[in-house]
Amino acid sequence: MIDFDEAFALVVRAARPLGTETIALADARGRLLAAPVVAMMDAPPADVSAMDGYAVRERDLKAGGSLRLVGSSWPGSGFGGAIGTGECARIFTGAPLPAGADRVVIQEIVDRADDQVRVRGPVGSGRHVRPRGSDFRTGDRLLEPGLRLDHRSLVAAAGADVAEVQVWRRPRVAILGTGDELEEPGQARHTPGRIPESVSLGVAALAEQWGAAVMGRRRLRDEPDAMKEAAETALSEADLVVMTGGASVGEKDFAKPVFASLGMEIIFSKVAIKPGKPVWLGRVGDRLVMGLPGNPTSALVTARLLLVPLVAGLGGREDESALHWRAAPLTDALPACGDRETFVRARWTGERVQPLSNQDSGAQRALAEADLLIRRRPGTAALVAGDMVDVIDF
Ligand SMILES: Nc1nc2c(c(=O)[nH]1)N[C@H]1C(S)=C(S)[C@@H](COP(=O)(O)OP(=O)(O)OC[C@H]3O[C@@H](n4cnc5c(N)ncnc54)[C@H](O)[C@@H]3O)O[C@H]1N2
Ligand code: MOO
Repeated sequence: MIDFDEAFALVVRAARPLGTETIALADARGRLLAAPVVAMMDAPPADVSAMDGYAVRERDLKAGGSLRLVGSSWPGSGFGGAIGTGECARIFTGAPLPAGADRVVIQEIVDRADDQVRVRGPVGSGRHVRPRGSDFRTGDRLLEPGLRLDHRSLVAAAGADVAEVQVWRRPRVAILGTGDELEEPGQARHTPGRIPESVSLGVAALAEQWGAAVMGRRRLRDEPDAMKEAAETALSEADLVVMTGGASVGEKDFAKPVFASLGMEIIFSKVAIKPGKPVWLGRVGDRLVMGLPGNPTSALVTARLLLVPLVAGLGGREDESALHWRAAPLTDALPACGDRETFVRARWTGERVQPLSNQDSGAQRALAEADLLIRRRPGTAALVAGDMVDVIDF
């Protein structure tokens, strides 16, 4: 049995990025940039007004008296002419500053009668002009590779007149949940001996959160022929197949034998961690297969620690981004750690990390509360309240 660090290293090695694709910016939310976004135009494209008012010449204001209105500048059309001595033009926010003008006076401090405009109050120091290229210039690198496109960066890219972006391909993930006892949530209570299939929903959500395109979740009976058929289909359509349950040594634990019959080469099988010891990883041709234990807490802990780095790496994310450990103080004591590296489910109180009382690997209710995992190295001594531990977001 290998330890956690070895398993993580094998995951990182297997997690080669799948490649890149060019997609429409409108479809790019949440995607990871593989190439920089470079501005295709200046913003703003000309000196423009930042306010609604009148475009004037600074010198004329100093001279005092009224100005003659000679035209209007609108966003999109502008004012074809130029402003001479003693003249001004109506202007609106975003409209190009007419030639000859060098500032804008806001309309609130102006009295106007027909074509005569008189500036009433003090104009202040602001020119109310956004110079051409003051936001960015053609050719500026606005977004760097590795950035995940969100509501803010999408505006920057669109504002740079960019229609398409080069992003990392999302790993396609198929999830197979095995077990004769499993039923679709909402159906289990109607049949004796059945329980809801809960794990695949969490695995799918976590994989999607880390950039996967989940191709589907399928529930399978513990029946090798049907499992083999489902495994073949999953391998044909997904980059990564995740199989939950049937990972252990029970007489109906068929997960590995089914993929072995399809030519799987095992990368690792069993890791000295608690919970989640039966987790495994294999390869069938250029496809990867990860087996997660069926116990719901074990499945989600192993998904967070080993599936997330795999999905992240296949999708072009940096190795370190998936497991970002940080130190936090404990609210309570913890016993000495046994010989398996242990990941204690815990919650953040706002100031400290509190281990949950239910550490059963079959727990589901406690998962809703466990927003952190505490990492305990094998053989480490008992801890008291206030001691620092390494934690990760769960
Ligand atoms: N003799 C041994 N028995 C077990 C060992 C062992 O080393 N020797 N390992 C234990 C550990 S650790 C774990 S974890 C479990 C994992 O076993 P499997 O991966 O084979 O999981 P199953 O037996 O299929 O299921 C375990 C448990 O979880 C429930 N389950 C399974 N899938 C789901 C699902 N998709 N949604 C909700 N619940 C699910 C299932 O009903 C079982 O109760 O094995 C130990 N045994
Ligand atoms: O390690 Mo198992 O994952 O105890 O439930």
